[in-house]
Amino acid sequence: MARITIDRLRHSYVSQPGKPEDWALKEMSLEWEDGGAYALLGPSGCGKTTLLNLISGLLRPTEGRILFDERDVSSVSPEERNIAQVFQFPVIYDTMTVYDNLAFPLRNRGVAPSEIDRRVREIGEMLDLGGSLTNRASGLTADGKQKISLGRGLVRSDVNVIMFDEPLTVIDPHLKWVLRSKLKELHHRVRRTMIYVTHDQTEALTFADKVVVMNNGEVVQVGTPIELFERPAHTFVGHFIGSPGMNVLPVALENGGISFMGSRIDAIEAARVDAAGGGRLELGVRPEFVSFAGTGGLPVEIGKVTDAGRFRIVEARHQDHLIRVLVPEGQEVPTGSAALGFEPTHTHLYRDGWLVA
Ligand SMILES: Nc1ncnc2c1ncn2[C@@H]1O[C@H](COP(=O)(O)OP(=O)(O)OP(=O)(O)O)[C@@H](O)[C@H]1O
Repeated sequence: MARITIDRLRHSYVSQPGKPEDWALKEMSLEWEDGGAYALLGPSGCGKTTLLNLISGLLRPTEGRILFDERDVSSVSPEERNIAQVFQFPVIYDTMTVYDNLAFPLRNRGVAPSEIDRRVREIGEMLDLGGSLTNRASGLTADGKQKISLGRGLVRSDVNVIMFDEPLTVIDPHLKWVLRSKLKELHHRVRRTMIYVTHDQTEALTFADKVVVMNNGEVVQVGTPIELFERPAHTFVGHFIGSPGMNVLPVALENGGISFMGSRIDAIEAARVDAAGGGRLELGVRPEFVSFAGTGGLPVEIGKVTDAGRFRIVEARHQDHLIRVLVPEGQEVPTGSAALGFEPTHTHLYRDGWLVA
């Protein structure tokens, strides 16, 4: 296993990149600790596969370096990097038994048969495949096959990192959560460095201790699931993570305070804002931290109310702006006119999309 360092990495598919949009991957530096569980999360086209291919060696970076521990592997072949990859579609040998599929990478490397047997049985048990080791792999369901793909990475002791590229895409929805929890449990048991690539926030947040959120070829935040929820470093993270996402409202510095469409917002101290800083100012507050207030709150008109099980999502409008409020079960939802309050510790200010510290 290895610590992975991404050092001022940039990548372009254009031969002579000039404009910012020529870069599929904008400059980034990251440090992935040995044995950590990471997710790479972002919408389609944000550069996840490009970064994965740079780490696995299928692509050579235009600029910057990738290090496994102290070794610069930027120009090293994929085989030499010792990476196990689990793709969207399981890669297995249908005609072989489950046992032989798991043993294959070890036989290839000339490992002693007794050691192969020990490793295959151990991994088979971990993946709940112990009872089907002698069965043909072709008879397994998609999730069983995907477990073999994963098992083939886990049996090897020389693997630097296991990378998952949208591994649950072909898994039945009702089995997804089973495999998702299994992956998390496996990471706890084996403590290998794992990188999980997905556009699905639930998958990323359940699997990873730390999530790298990407947008437009750029890393917008690296944080624990709680950090991403409580302190989104960019309005994109606020929108993309959470269901529903963070409310983002245009605000201005007026008469020594923060105001939204002329209404003073006390949840943010104006003293935090550099008046000379310029740029577009926005307030971000998650629906979980908006509540109905008495007099003095932000006046709104209550619109649609959606029942979402343990809470309701209330759509409130102030002038043309929609503000979502999450109301826990059992709590009353007003009708008609109401007033909203924002919880100060969870109300953030953004300048040109980025959190003002
Ligand atoms: N081989 C290529 N040649 C030229 N441009 C590419 C190539 N591969 C990717 N790109 C571009 O690089 C950008 C990042 O794409 P990438 O596939 O890395 O994103 P992604 O987040 O993995 O998206 P998806 O989830 O859809 O695969 C996109 O604008 C894409 O069009």
